[in-house]
Amino acid sequence: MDEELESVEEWIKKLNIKSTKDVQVPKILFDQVIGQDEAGEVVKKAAIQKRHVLLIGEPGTGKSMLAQSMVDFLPKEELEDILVFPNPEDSNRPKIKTLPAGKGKEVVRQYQIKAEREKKDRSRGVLFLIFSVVFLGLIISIVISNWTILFFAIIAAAILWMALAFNPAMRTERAMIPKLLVSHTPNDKPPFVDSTGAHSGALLGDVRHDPFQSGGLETPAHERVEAGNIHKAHKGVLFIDEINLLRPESQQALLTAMQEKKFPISGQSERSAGAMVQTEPVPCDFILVAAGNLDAIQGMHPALRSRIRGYGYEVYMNSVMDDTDENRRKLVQFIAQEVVKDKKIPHFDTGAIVEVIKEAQRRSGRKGKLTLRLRELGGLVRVAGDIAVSEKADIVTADHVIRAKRLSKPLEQQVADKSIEVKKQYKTFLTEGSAVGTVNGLAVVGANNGLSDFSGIVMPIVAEVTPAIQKGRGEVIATGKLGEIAKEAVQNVSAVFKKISGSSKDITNMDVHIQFVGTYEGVEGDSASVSIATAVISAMENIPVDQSVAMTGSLSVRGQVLPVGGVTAKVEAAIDAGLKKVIVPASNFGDIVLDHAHKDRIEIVPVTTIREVLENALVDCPAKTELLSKMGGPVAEGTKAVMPNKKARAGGNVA
Ligand SMILES: Nc1ncnc2c1ncn2[C@@H]1O[C@H](COP(=O)(O)OP(=O)(O)OP(=O)(O)O)[C@@H](O)[C@H]1O
Repeated sequence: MDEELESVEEWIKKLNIKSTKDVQVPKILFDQVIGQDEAGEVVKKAAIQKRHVLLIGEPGTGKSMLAQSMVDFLPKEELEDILVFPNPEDSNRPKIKTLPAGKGKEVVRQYQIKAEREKKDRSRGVLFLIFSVVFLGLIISIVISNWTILFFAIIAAAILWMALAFNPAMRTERAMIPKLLVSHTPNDKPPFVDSTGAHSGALLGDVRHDPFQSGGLETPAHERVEAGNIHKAHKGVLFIDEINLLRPESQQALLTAMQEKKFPISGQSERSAGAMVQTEPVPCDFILVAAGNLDAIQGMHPALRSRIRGYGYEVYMNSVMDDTDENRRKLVQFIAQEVVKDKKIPHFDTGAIVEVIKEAQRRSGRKGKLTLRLRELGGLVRVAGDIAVSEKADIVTADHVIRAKRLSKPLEQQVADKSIEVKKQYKTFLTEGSAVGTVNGLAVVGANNGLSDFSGIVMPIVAEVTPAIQKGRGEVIATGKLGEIAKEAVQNVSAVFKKISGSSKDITNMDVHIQFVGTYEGVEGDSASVSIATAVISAMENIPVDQSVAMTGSLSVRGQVLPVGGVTAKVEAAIDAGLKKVIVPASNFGDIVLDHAHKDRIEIVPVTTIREVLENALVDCPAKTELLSKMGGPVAEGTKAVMPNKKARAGGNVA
């Protein structure tokens, strides 16, 4: 951490609070969104101007919160109820009517009252007719003294009753009642409809199947019409996360709906009786807020994207914010919000707040930053709260948060822990002694699964140099399911070891084999290039590598060590594996924020060149001295300048 940055423990004292109970939670959702000031401004503007928005960013950074908060800024327009009526001329083309909010229910009620009245009148008429037939039969029977007439009259009355009661023509009053598709009360806020993951029927509306279809038992077409989310969002906001997962036809239909501001409802399943029905166009004047991560743009229908670009805004969400007083205060507000929202967990005391802020520093993965992956941080808050509840504590303390961090390890970390146990048991990697061509590399898992708190893992890399199969055409062969970037990294690293060993060895007559041991998940990225170079140089020069050392770092073709991601997780993995020293790129040194369980347990060596890596990783011997002197004498000037003092090296950057 930067010297000028105050420790969180010192900082919290100035805040003058005892717990998150003393923190005011803003009433408006918009003010609860933390760290997304630019996105917030754009979204507000879009709401006022009724523009569509594309929110791109990492998961759990507040996209849906921002979309939801837009309804508070939408211009006060009359909300509308939408009704669907039967069409006497064409029963498969129901009619659509809009009415001011609240009026829809009234109209339906009026139709229902009318239908009930008509039904009563009809029942009375039928009863009168039946009674008359029976009465007439009785009179005639008495007059002619023949009771058979009465018997026939009763039978005739029964047939008449059945014919009238079940005659579809007599049930028309029910069939005339309109259906309320979308309803509001006059004081309702504009609607916010989350249509994430909805299939096309739920998004665009549908007409249900009718098993009877005819013969008097069928349900009238208009009664089977169901509003889609685009219609429910009329005069409000329609939010679709992971928009790229929506089928292209649905995206096309969505685009039409946005252009026309109305969209007819028809049966979505071709084989259903609902497919015969199509309503008149149904109003759907909504603001679309589409969201997703960067990949979402690729999966978006180009015309839909262009519509948003042309009639709206595109925003990239922040995934970290600066570690400043103001932003720390916002995080305290966030914890208070999460506690209030959860309703079951107690408030956090200042010690617990400190731990959460430190975790936000750690998860940012960068020096002087705080993470904005707040859904995941909220998860930590809830787990800590649950631990406190299970222990009947009336406040969450630092101890609860520390235990929650251990409990809420991501799956990837749990798998990594298990695999380290196995690797250690079978000695897939060593933690002491020395070995030629063998390096403890470090990698992260989980980064591709959208997790912010990557999990580290020790990734042993071994190298062997053999005479070339084709003389004069030595090859570099790397195995371990390498991704594209990892393959390129191997090529780039070749330049470094060719240069270092080239003058003493005829590299064209050697095949260099590089193996990533036990990497069944595959290797992505170039953060192993420093480890590859060390393993190969050790193998070429026959100089053993200290096995208590782990390393990570990307390497330029000129031998400079460049920064990598997930450095905290990697250092933690080295500590958990029982290693003594970890070599990291100097530019990443400030990013390392170790938690309580890892504090002061390893020597962290920041480096800027491959020469320094070798200096720290290779076992002292005459061959090493010769190699280093060949590489350019003492440590370079720039390196000395960034090397932190001994104390920092031993403890790492502990928050
Ligand atoms: N910027 C933020 N400010 C405050 N709370 C946040 C923020 N971002 C996320 N959260 C918390 O995380 C929860 C989920 O956030 P939200 O659904 O808005 O994320 P998202 O970006 O839409 O994620 P996804 O793309 O995965 O759906 C919120 O309910 C809130 O508790």
